[in-house]
Amino acid sequence: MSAPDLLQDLNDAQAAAVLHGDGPLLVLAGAGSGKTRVIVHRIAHLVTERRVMPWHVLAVTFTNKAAGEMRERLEALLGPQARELWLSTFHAFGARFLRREAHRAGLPPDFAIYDDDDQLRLVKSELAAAGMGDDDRMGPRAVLTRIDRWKSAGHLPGGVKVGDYDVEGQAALEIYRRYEKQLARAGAVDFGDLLLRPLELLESDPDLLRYWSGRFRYLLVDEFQDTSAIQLELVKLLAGAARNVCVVGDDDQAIYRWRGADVSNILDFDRTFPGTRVVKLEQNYRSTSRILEAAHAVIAKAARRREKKLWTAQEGGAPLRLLVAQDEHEEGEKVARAAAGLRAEGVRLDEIAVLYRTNAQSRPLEAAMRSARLPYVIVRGQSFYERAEVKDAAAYLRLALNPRSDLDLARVINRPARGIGEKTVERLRAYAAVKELPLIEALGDRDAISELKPAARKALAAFHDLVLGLNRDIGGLDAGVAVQEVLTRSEMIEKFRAEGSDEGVERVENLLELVAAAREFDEAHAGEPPPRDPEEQLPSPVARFLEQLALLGDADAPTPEGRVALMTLHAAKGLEFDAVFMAGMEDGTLPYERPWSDDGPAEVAAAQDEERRLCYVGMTRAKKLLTLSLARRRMGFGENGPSFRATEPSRFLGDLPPELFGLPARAPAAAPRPSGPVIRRHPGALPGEPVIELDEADGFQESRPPPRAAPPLRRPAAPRGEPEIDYSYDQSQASGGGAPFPRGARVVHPSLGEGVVKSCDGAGAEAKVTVAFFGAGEKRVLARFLRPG
Ligand SMILES: Nc1ncnc2c1ncn2[C@@H]1O[C@H](COP(=O)(O)OP(=O)(O)OP(=O)(O)O)[C@@H](O)[C@H]1O
Ligand SMILES: [Mg+2]
Repeated sequence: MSAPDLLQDLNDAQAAAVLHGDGPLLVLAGAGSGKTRVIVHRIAHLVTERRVMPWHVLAVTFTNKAAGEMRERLEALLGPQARELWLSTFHAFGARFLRREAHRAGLPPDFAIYDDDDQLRLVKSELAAAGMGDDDRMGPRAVLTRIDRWKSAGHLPGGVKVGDYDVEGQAALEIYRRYEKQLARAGAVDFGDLLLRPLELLESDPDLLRYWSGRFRYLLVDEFQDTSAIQLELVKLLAGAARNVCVVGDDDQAIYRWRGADVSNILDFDRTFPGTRVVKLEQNYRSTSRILEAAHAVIAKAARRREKKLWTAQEGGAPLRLLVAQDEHEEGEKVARAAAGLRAEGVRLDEIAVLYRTNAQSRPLEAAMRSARLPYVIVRGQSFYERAEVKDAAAYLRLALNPRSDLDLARVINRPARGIGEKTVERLRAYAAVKELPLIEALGDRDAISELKPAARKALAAFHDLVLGLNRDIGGLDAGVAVQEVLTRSEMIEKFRAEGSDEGVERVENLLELVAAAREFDEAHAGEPPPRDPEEQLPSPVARFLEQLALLGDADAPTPEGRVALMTLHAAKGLEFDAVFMAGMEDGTLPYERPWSDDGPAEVAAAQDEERRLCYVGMTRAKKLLTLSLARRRMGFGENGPSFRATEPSRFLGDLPPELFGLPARAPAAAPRPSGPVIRRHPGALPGEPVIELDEADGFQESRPPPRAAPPLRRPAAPRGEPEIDYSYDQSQASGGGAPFPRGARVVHPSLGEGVVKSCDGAGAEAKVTVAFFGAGEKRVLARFLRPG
């Protein structure tokens, strides 16, 4: 590709940023102005025109999804070379760096990554082990929050200072010490470590720093407004003396303050990197002018912002829509109906997004999508990957890699139920604590279990064998095969099937989906070139698959084509869709208000501004159509359990000029108003603040079903959709125990397809066979998964 091609689709300011030579560069510009495009084209330009080797480029984005999209675009521009770019989130970069430098960090290359849920369980068990109370202030969440804060400030237990009289602080510090000890024993790291450990290594070892800063000659960071102090430090270190750092971002879209992001990283960038060239972009290419005006009306009211107004060549566009519903279930129905209408008009489902403020809002929306038979996907690792059974399977995989992980062992020791009671586990724990052994060793210790009843002893011995067997067999297998093995040997699928309940069926489906995800992972990595760097040892496929699961943060699940995307506003950052729905436009929901808060007024004001920016981010995701919806009452959790409460329309709605909805600028005051829902100004609005009064007579709203009684708390299960994944591989095939195959035999593997046997080792069902697969290349698999071809 030649230079004109790369520059053709850029305006002058964008081209200037792409062509910028060496030295620091800041692109500070509003939503949809092509910042991400600048990063992509700049990378392509560096590689094709300036002959920079792709592995000398490190590009960091905010979500795995964004990184994936960037990689796709770059593959289109650069071809296979794009695979050699380092392109990821900060955390995934940290993980890759740590795998590479594991020995220096004192970690096994297959180290596990603990997510929030793991961390919390670890804190809980350490609290219990330390005999510390479980009262509110010293609850596990509060302790974990402190630990996370210490870590993100760069402090390990030795560096934490707590006042002598700060009893809670002292206690949290003690838990922090124990927590770190457990991580070390399990050879695991938490999310904070993924950034903190690389930073420590780079800071403490000048040779290492020289190597890595030389390795990455060009650094590019998207969404820089949401970087944290540690991330900025990493950027500074890696930039080295060459300082070829290009960062892009928008201070109006800073929405992660609550997680330690600091918008001054972008606002003071030119002070951190003196001599920075600043480029501003003013044309928005994404949205119609109506959508932009709406977004601007909301953001303009944020305190302390740098005014920047965007313009668009797409004048006018469809009016904004507002859906008013009685409650959240009806809201879901209306959104689903409107989405179905768009599909009928020819809008692709994957060009539709439904955004919401809190995860709790997703349930009625999901239910409505299911009843309307609209395929959808929750764009968020958690709806799928946080399911208990999926996490159980992941815990087995981690145990297979490292049986010393007490957290994982305790999680699955009785899952599925195998007759190991809590008392037994307690006894084991106590024994392990006294002897300072990991649980797996206590399990294998005669003294530890000698006093138990024979049945318990037998169950423990079987579990011990299971874990050690997995440990022996799983490491070298492909992820798909490994997951399948875990599910079979642990009998998880078998037990859930036997339950026969709807829930059991759903669990089996989720587990099969995990198998499918692991196979997809294998396929995606099948043709991967070996690392260029001989020192870079690749961890096992299982470890890498687990890493991908662990790093599936907010916005990271794959978005299959042909489905409506449901996600939080936070997760929508950087994305764009033809049609966007924003649900829950109510005070308390957006802006969100924490029900119990003892924050001071400054903190409250800062949080409110962040909500405004979040609203701005949501609105600016829309290219052509923006629909806002609200429920007149919503289920909340009060002192007496769940109950409906009446809501007020979001104050942000009050900021929107009615013209944007295709309504007359001001409704005539004396006009007779038929009964029906009316959106009034928020009672807290100041006199003179714009009021939006809309009702059915304004003609924007669909006809309403007759009012009905509040739905029961438990809704009947929605009809189950058709299975989307090919589950053609049947467990029963596996138990047949194929005999080893002669060299040269044609074989078929359920996920890898056909191939020819190259060699075998071992005998019987547990034998391992190296097969040259026609599609997937050479792989070592278990004989029992093969049948003659
Ligand atoms: N010069 C251009 N000509 C045509 N289309 C463009 C141009 N620049 C950007 N676009 C398109 O405009 C849309 C927004 O671009 P992009 O996502 O890069 O914006 P952004 O500034 O990163 O937005 P956000 O702030 O939301 O992250 C994309 O669809 C992109 O392809
Ligand atoms: Mg962007």
